[in-house]
Amino acid sequence: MAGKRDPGHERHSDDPPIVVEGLVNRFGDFTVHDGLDLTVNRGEILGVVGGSGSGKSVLMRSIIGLQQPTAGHIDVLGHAITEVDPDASVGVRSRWGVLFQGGALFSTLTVGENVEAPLKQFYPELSDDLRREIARYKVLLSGLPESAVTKYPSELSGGMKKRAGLARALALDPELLFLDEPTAGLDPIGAAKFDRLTVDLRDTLGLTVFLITHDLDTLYEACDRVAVIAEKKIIAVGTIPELVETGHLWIEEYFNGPRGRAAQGAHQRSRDAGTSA
Ligand SMILES: Nc1ncnc2c1ncn2[C@@H]1O[C@H](COP(=O)(O)OP(=O)(O)OP(=O)(O)O)[C@@H](O)[C@H]1O
Repeated sequence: MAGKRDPGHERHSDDPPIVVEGLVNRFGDFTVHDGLDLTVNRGEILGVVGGSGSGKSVLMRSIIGLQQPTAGHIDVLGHAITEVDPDASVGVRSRWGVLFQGGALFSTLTVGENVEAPLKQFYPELSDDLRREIARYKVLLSGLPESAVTKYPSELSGGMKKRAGLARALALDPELLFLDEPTAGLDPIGAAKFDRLTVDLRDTLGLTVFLITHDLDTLYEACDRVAVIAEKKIIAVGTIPELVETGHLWIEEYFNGPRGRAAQGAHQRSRDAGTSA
């Protein structure tokens, strides 16, 4: 698609698509981040975990330019997000999609119209027919039935709302996908399906995924690496075995507590079933 695509758009560059350096976020005298560093590699699904209120969502909002940090540098797809002016950032903003907690769908629009909204904004030159067809394709890609296109958000289950939000996040063929607690509120089967969908979309569309979650199963099933926020910083980033090796108390309790062990056991069983099939 042409339109307002970022002229610097290069899908095959090996540069990390997200680099955060020395991030500081303060609200009054309350400090959320104090010198936070993070690099997200191209093509990976990076899980971001941390206790409630540790600053996961504020980090995501800073990266996508919704939160002006107190200090620090954030580079997304080669653009300095913290310095870019709103007009110049229009192009780079079309290169990521975001699924907010709860889906954040427009309640007065159908699912199809929700997906069409960013297309209208960034590609006003598209014909109505083509825009509708692209939206329909994204709805199907997100695992919803065709009939969902004309439904309103109030007519959808929680899991369907997440998928509709995902379809909207995919509307502009993004390179980066931000997911804020995508499996929260889903039943275990729905959550597992969503995890698989995330991996499939990454594999087929070549996405890089920044995924905030409290869901240990998601970390095991979908994430390549996990970044841990604590003490106002990223205290560790790596595969789950690498994190556990750090010996950090919070990480130890998180992954080796009863829920962590249950998730690890379930992951091992599904791997064993896969290799013996
Ligand atoms: N706009 C704001 N003004 C003041 N404080 C804020 C603002 N946004 C976030 N905070 C505070 O910053 C801290 C981090 O919030 P954030 O939403 O990033 O946490 P989180 O790690 O995503 O938590 P959870 O896992 O519960 O969703 C919280 O204490 C929150 O109250």
